[in-house]
Amino acid sequence: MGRRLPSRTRAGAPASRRRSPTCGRWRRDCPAPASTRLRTPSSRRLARWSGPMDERLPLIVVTGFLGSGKTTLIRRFVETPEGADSGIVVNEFGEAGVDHRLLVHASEAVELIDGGCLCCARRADVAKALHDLVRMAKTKGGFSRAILETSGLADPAPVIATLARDPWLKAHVRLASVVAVVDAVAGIGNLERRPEARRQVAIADTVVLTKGDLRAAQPRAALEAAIRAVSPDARILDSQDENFRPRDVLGGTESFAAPPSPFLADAPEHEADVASFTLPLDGRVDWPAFTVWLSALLHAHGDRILRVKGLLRTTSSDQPLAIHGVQHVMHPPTHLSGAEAGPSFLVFIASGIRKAEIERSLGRALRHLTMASA
Ligand SMILES: Nc1nc2c(ncn2[C@@H]2O[C@H](COP(=O)(O)OP(=O)(O)OP(=O)(O)O)[C@@H](O)[C@H]2O)c(=O)[nH]1
Repeated sequence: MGRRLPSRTRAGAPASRRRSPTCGRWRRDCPAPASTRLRTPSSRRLARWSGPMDERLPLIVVTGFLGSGKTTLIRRFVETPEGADSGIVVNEFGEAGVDHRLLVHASEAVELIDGGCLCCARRADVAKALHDLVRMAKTKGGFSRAILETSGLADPAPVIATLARDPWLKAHVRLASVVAVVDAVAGIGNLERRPEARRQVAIADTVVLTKGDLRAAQPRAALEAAIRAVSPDARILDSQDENFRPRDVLGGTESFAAPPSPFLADAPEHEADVASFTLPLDGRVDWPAFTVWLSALLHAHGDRILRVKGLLRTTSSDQPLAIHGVQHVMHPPTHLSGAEAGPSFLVFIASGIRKAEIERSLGRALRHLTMASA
């Protein structure tokens, strides 16, 4: 005879009234399959009785609007011992990728798909990158999960559909979770104005709030109300909470079930005028003067500049800097090791503002900046 089940699972309450030990939600709402719900030795035996364990590679899709904090969240997870065994696929809308350079420190397997929108143009590339990761996971035995970071403008629904349509992937990859990252500063505006942002939240089973530490952050109640209007059932966690552990959302122990949302019925939409362009920069840039220019630019045109990022060699440091601007906010730069950086550039993702305008503004500013040779 097997051991008695622990008292929690023998309790008289109906199954739907018990909390899931996996995600803390009421069991009725827990999307995890039976095999992952009960994690005691005796329950594992029960899981074996009810069928074979699912040995497919768990896939966690991380979505969220431009600059919301997807890479930061993934990096925070893969830098922990429990997240180190993750393979990562990053898709960037911009012409030149930055995120993968920030992730290579933390994970040995990072694949970049750049220069396009994931849901429209690069689905075949995503499938191929996932094929590669599964093969790597099998041959090297290295990964416990795959994490796919979509571009900030992507609709994740077609990616999920791609998984379901590819028989090989279906046999080897299990969609564990779709995590939408929502920025506490720009999130409500994005949900109001950007159909992509609504669809990202609508399909997610988990929403992670970021940037609650910034002075310009919206109150949590207002953020939750905006999210609940799109996705009434999603689990909402705050990355700034003391108890927040990235493994609870990126660990891959759950099993995805699309939450009901009226917004999922819409066809994918894109603003026709969202464009990405790259400005290469020569030499070393006077850092204080550059920050004045970029802050002023974002202050004046943050509504139209959805995202700016790049790599800069500056007069202030031997280490190149990764630059991050999100709408009106210029975030502190991150230091990179010189080997990873390559030449300096800025990538803009903008709506209704042209490359020539930024180039002219930068050119005017650079005439007043101190440029030294590299
Ligand atoms: N203060 C603060 N900054 C954050 C937080 N999360 C992310 N950031 C900053 O926000 C900026 C953008 O973060 P990323 O992680 O690159 O955002 P992303 O969603 O990957 O960006 P894209 O891939 O371009 O869409 C970076 O400067 C981060 O350091 C947070 O919780 N608090």
